Amino acid sequence: MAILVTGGAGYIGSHTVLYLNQQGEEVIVLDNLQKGHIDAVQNAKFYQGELKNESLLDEIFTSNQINSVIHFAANSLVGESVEKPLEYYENNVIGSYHLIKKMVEHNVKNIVFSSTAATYGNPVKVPIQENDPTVPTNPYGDTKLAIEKMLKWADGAYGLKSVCLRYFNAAGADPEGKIGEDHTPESHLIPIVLQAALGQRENVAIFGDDYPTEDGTCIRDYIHVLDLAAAHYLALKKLHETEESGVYNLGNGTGFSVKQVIDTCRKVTGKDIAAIMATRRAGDPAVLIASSEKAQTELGWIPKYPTLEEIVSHAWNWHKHHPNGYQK
Ligand SMILES: NC(=O)c1ccc[n+]([C@@H]2O[C@H](COP(=O)([O-])OP(=O)(O)OC[C@H]3O[C@@H](n4cnc5c(N)ncnc54)[C@H](O)[C@@H]3O)[C@@H](O)[C@H]2O)c1
Ligand SMILES: O=c1ccn([C@@H]2O[C@H](COP(=O)(O)OP(=O)(O)O[C@H]3O[C@H](CO)[C@H](O)[C@H](O)[C@H]3O)[C@@H](O)[C@H]2O)c(=O)[nH]1
Repeated sequence: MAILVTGGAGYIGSHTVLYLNQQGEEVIVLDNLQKGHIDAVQNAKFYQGELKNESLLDEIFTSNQINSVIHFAANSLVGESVEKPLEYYENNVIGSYHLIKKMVEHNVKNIVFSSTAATYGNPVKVPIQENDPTVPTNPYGDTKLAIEKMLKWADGAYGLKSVCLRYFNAAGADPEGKIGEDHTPESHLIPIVLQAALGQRENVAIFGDDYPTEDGTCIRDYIHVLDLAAAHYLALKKLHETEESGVYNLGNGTGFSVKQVIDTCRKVTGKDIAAIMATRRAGDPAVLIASSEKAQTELGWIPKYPTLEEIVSHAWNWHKHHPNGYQK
């Protein structure tokens, strides 16, 4: 039996495909390559296409023996979603609707879904627990919450079992350096800081130093991309064993401010990275830190690369050797 990975040519998706290969799983990827890279897809049957292409989904589900789906394909930038909310509802919510509809029709009963810390909005407390209020402060988080709800009701009505994984900030790269992060344009903090270390940018702009945090900059919980990949595999196992749906946070439980991240990058790279102050970015909550106790207890998930130094070192290894990402 095979696993369908949507968005498998993207950053987290491609690392998960690599991890699934290492576990001996057969993998099929669907990606429209709007953001993904074909060279990031290791050892999987590849379909280039859209989530909303129902006839393509029919072909994928009929010509392969798929018993589970891991669903990464989405638009996922907080700032962009504030500017282009309708694109986010169309690609994320409507795209997922078509996928879920076709899973139900083809009797595929298990899905692991990429949700996000952005579903919580400004947390009422940290570390955040799964049953804390979900009040997104941006359209991106709202689309992910809508998909979680669609999955919940699909379980009740059609017996479609889901695990929604609310990741905090994905970072790092394959420790062996085969694949890594390449978003164009790049908007994520760690790759931007490393591009500055490589001299590809003059400096890093810090988006706001007037947040209610110790140094005034936003605090995030950075989690290694391969630890996320491992959690997807554990989530699938749990679905097969228990046939119970669930929602889990995935983070390390430690927060780092933007300034602390830049300092760690300076230490790891040995480069003098210039930083300038800029205004706040719309939609950014001040602090996001996960409690991943539930994932640890119920999925048996233990992050293998929990320190920010390791995460940045693996990312730096990738960026140093692939300064232009997947571009030849
Ligand atoms: N990067 C993070 O820190 C983070 C944190 C929390 C949640 N997430 C979620 O994880 C998932 C993966 O994130 P990522 O950083 O790897 O993003 P990414 O952009 O690198 O990967 C998404 C992939 O999906 C593909 N895609 C998008 N829309 C599609 C569609 N309609 N049909 C087919 N393919 C489509 C893109 O081409 C891309 O390859 C997303 O759902 C995102 O919301 C990411
Ligand atoms: O050039 C930059 C880029 C980012 N930041 C700041 O660095 C922090 C991290 O920003 P990222 O863009 O790296 O990540 P986000 O926290 O915005 O979002 C990420 O994590 C979220 C969950 O926490 C989402 O799921 C989303 O998909 C994913 O991109 C934020 O405070 C942001 O304002 C800067 O100061 N300068």
